[in-house]
Amino acid sequence: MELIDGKKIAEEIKREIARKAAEIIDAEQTPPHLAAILVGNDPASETYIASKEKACRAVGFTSSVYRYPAEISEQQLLEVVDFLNTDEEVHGFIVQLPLPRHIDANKVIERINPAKDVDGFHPVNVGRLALGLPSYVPATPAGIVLLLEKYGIETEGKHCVVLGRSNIVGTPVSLLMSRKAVPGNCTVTLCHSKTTNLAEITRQADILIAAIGQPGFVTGDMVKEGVVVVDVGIHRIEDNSEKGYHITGDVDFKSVAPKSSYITPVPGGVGLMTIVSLLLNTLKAYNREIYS
Ligand SMILES: Nc1nc(=O)c2c([nH]1)NC[C@@H]1CN(c3ccc(C(=O)N[C@@H](CCC(=O)O)C(=O)O)cc3)C=[N+]21
Repeated sequence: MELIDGKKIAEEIKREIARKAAEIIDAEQTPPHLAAILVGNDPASETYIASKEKACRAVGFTSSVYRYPAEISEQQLLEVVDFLNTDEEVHGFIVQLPLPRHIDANKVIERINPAKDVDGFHPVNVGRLALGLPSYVPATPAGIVLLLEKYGIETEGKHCVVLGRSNIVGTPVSLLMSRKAVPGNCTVTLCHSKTTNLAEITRQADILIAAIGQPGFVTGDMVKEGVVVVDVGIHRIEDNSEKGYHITGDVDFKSVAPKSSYITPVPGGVGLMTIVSLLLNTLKAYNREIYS
């Protein structure tokens, strides 16, 4: 069993990004700027936003957070999006999810200029991804593929089983794993809450990507010997520690790790790559690589 070290890979890639940012600054150009819109004060969202800001600072990007109370109207939020769409200082931005229930997240996402949509959530970017055209790839799926690539994990002809069909992870990662590319060329099975005989399918997985949002859902009896396991789940479990909680994934690491050839830990796996992929997308936005 080999642990996939998301922290190490994330640090390596951040050093490369920092070199590129330094070149930009040396040439007396303004560095890439990533903005985030944060509505409400969900503690998990606060944590993610703080780590995005920290990552931007670490590589030499600038960043900003547009904070609004949970009571902001949909119309007001759409106007913030319009402002960032046209603000030339902002190269890319994200709207932190989830949004309060009175706001239609799809409507907000559709309002984002696809050229600044570094989350890759806009229908134009999703459609271009499905067609195999250049697009912003959502950060978590992009991070997963980067990890497989960096570890030289063979994917061609393999059976990749994806658990979860969300727009943010399950659906785009299944597109990436089936496309004609390296990593890619997998036979993909996309499973979800209505799938029958789930364990029968997961036991056929050469590569198992768990993004279902249930702590410890995947157990040792559900995987075959030698499986590559990617755990996308992040759950805060309350405990008696100093922090008051610990982080765990969708995979029961204790029973699954001994049967795996490779496995991503939580924390320290996919989550850190998510942030790095967002930085890479911001650099692409800065360089107008996708939309010129
Ligand atoms: N518009 C939008 N875009 C997102 O990309 C987005 C979002 N909304 N909403 C929430 C999810 C979640 N997300 C994570 C980012 C970093 C870690 C991360 O750094 N995790 C570390 C630390 C975990 C911790 O301490 O909480 C780890 O896994 O090792 C995790 C999860 C981005 N998301």
